[in-house]
Amino acid sequence: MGRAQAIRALGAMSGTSLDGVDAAMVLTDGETVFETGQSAYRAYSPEETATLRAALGRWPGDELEAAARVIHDAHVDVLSRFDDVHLVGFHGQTLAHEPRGRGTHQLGDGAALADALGVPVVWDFRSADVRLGGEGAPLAPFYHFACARSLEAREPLAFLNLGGVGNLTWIDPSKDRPEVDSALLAFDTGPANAPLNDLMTERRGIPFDADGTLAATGTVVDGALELFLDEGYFLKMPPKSLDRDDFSLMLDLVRELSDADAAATMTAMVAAAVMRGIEHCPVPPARLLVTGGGRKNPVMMAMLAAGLDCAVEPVEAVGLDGDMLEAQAFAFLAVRVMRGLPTSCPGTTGVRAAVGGGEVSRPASSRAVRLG
Ligand SMILES: Nc1ncnc2c1ncn2[C@@H]1O[C@H](COP(=O)(O)OP(=O)(O)OP(=O)(O)O)[C@@H](O)[C@H]1O
Ligand SMILES: CC(=O)N[C@H]1[C@@H]2OC[C@@H](O2)[C@@H](O)[C@@H]1O[C@H](C)C(=O)O
Repeated sequence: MGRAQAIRALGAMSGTSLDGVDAAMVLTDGETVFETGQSAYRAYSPEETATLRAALGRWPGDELEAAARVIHDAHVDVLSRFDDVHLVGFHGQTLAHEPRGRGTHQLGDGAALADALGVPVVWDFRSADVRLGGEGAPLAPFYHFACARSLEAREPLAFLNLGGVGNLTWIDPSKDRPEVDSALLAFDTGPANAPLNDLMTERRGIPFDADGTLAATGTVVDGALELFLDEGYFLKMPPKSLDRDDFSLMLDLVRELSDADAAATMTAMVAAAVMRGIEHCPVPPARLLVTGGGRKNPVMMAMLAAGLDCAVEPVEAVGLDGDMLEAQAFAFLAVRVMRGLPTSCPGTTGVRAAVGGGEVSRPASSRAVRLG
């Protein structure tokens, strides 16, 4: 394949922070990223966020219509702003993620979205991986691999996404395909912004600690940090993944602290979880490229830089867009699904063998044409 066969794919991600939908165009054949294009963000209103929050963990359940409507309408709203789209990659909203329990569920109906947009939609990216024994997450690593290749990186490097949850992808860029043995190691590092946001909402009535302003005035309480790091999750060998609220313990550990000390200590917990994660890498990465909202938190970034031996930089340092990388990833993965290429492998999710996850829904109009 090559640029001549490339597809204009549009990816959409509604992340664990429940703040809105990111959407971004990628021109790709599913192996090489030829171009990234237009992007857009559609924030959820406070009422919409509340509706989604109320649905978290409620799957399987029969009271999800209101949340499903929020997901559908917000996606139609933002995705219909784009022209000349060949394919959509639709992640949906994770409501529950228990790969060894009730499974993983992303709210959203790709078939209804395909009908509304008149474009084929790839969706339900995680279930096939879980069915084959994988974690079903993280899935951005194959896109991170393509980005590392296009950067012509020579030494192993890592991408870190600091969203609601943190996830890390270690890459050996000398390998020519992501699914070959030891090209990738990926896993969720631990909680990231989600519990910190919950603290800010609970204590201050604001959605997040903008620029780490509150954390910067507090002191890290070592005892709480040590108790956090005693969690078995950090010793567990990757691949491994988390649900948004798997670390409710974090808030309990700072319950007695002042607002500023609690924010500082939770920010340190996020950074320390990443440091523990990096110890699992086959060799230390030469650089850590940070994506997601946490890269805009200077206190979090400084704590990471102080604790690691490698360069810690936002992905903008290499010309990537840290607000849109995940949306781009699902555009890229959609093209891989259409081409029958894998989207995860033992090194990224622990799945038994490389697997292509994703359901394809074509719009009713094209189904009718084909039937006729
Ligand atoms: N200027 C800033 N200062 C501090 N934190 C910030 C800033 N901007 C964004 N954030 C944090 O980043 C979060 C959003 O991150 P992001 O959009 O990457 O999350 P997400 O995509 O929903 O999560 P996930 O990757 O887990 O699905 C915000 O909720 C906030 O906590
Ligand atoms: C189950 C689920 O939705 N997981 C998300 C979440 O948010 C960050 C982290 O936890 C990561 O595992 C994943 O998202 C990214 C986009 C991924 O799959 O790579």
